[in-house]
Amino acid sequence: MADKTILKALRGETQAVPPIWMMRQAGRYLPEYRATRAQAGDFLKLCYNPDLAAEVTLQPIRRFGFDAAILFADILLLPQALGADLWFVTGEGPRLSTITKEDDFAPMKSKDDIHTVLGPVYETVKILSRELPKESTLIGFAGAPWTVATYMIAGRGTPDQGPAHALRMGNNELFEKVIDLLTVSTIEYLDMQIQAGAEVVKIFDSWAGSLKGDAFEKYAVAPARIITQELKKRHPGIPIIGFPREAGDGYIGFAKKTGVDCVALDNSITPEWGAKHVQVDGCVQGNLKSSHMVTGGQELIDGVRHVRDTFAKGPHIFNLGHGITPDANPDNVSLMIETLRENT
Ligand SMILES: Cc1c2[nH]c(c1CCC(=O)O)Cc1[nH]c(c(CCC(=O)O)c1C)Cc1[nH]c(c(CCC(=O)O)c1C)Cc1[nH]c(c(C)c1CCC(=O)O)C2
Repeated sequence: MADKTILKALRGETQAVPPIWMMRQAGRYLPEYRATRAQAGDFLKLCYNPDLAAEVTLQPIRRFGFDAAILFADILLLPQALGADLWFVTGEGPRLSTITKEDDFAPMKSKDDIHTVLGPVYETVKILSRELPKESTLIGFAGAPWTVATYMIAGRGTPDQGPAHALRMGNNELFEKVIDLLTVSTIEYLDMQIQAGAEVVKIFDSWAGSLKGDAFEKYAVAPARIITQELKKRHPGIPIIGFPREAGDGYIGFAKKTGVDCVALDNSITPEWGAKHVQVDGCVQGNLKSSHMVTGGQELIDGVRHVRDTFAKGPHIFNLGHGITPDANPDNVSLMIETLRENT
C-alpha cells in the first residue's frame, strides 16, 4: 500500500493536503469510547481485551475518517510485562511499584519474558490490520526508555521527573540498568507489533524536555537511535516517528542523529521554528494546540490554517502538539479536519 498518505509523508513527499491523525484520538472525549470502556470494566482491562481495544481504535476512524489509526494500548504495559505492579487511579493517573534500589530492580524479568503479558496487544494489532479501511495506516507505539523509566522509578507521573533525575545522579549504575532493560525490551515489543501488522511505529518520549545537554544525548537520543537502528535492521523500510516532547533545541538534528523518519513536534515551538529547524531534515508531525479542541471557533480555524500553511513546503503529518483532552468537543475535531481539507 505504498500510496497511503501517511506513508508518503514518511517517505518525504510533500502533499497538497497533509494527512491527519490525532494523539489520544480514541479517548474519553468520545461517548462511544466511554461506553466501550465501561463494557470492559476499566482502562487496563480495555487495553488487554483485543476485541474491545480494536473497537476503540476504530471508533475515531469511523467517526472522522483519520488517515491513521494508533493501536489502543498504553506505554506502561511494558513495565507491567517486565514485572512492575501497575494500576490506574480514576481521576489521578497511573500508579506503579517503585525502583529506588538494586533490590527493586533485581526481580525484573528479561526482554524475552514480556510476550505472555503483551500477547493481547499483538492480537489487537492483528485484528486491526484485518479490519482497518485500506487507505488508513496502522501505527504501533511504545514509550521511550527515559519516559517509561520516570514512571517506573517514581511509581507515578511527576511534574519534574525529580525521582528519576535523583536516581540518574545518585545511583547512575542502577539508572542505566533500567534504561538498558527498557531499550532492549522496547525493541522486542515493537518488533512483535510490526510482525503483527503495524505499518509505522512511534516512540513517545513525553518527558524528554527535562533532560538537558549531555543527559539528553545519553538518555533521549541514544536509546532512540539504538531502537531505530535495530528495528530498521530487522524490518528494512519500517517508518519510525520520534517524539522528544519539549526538547526545544534538542529537536534540531534529532532525525539525523537517531535515524527516525519523522519528528513529532509539541506546542512549545512555533510552526515557523519547526519548519526552519526540523522540517529541513525531513517529515514533521504536529503541532496544533490541543486546547483548540476544547475552545473551537475562528481561533481553531485560524490555528489549523497556520499550522498547515507553515509546513506546506515540506513533508508534514497534521496532528496536535499533545493528546486531545477529555473535555474536548468532538465537533471541533470535525471542524479541524474540514478546515485542513478546505479548497480540495
Ligand atoms: C505518558 C503516557 C502514558 N500513556 C501514553 C503516554 C505518552 C504520550 C503522552 O504524553 O500522552 C501513551 C498513550 N496512552 C494511550 C495511547 C493510545 C493511543 C492514542 O489514542 O493515542 C497512547 C499512545 C491511551 C490512554 N492512556 C490513558 C488514557 C485515559 C484512561 C481512561 O480511559 O481512563 C488513554 C485513553 C491513561 C494514562 N496513560 C498514561 C497516563 C499519564 C495516563 C493518565 C492520564 C489521563 O488520564 O489522561 C501514561
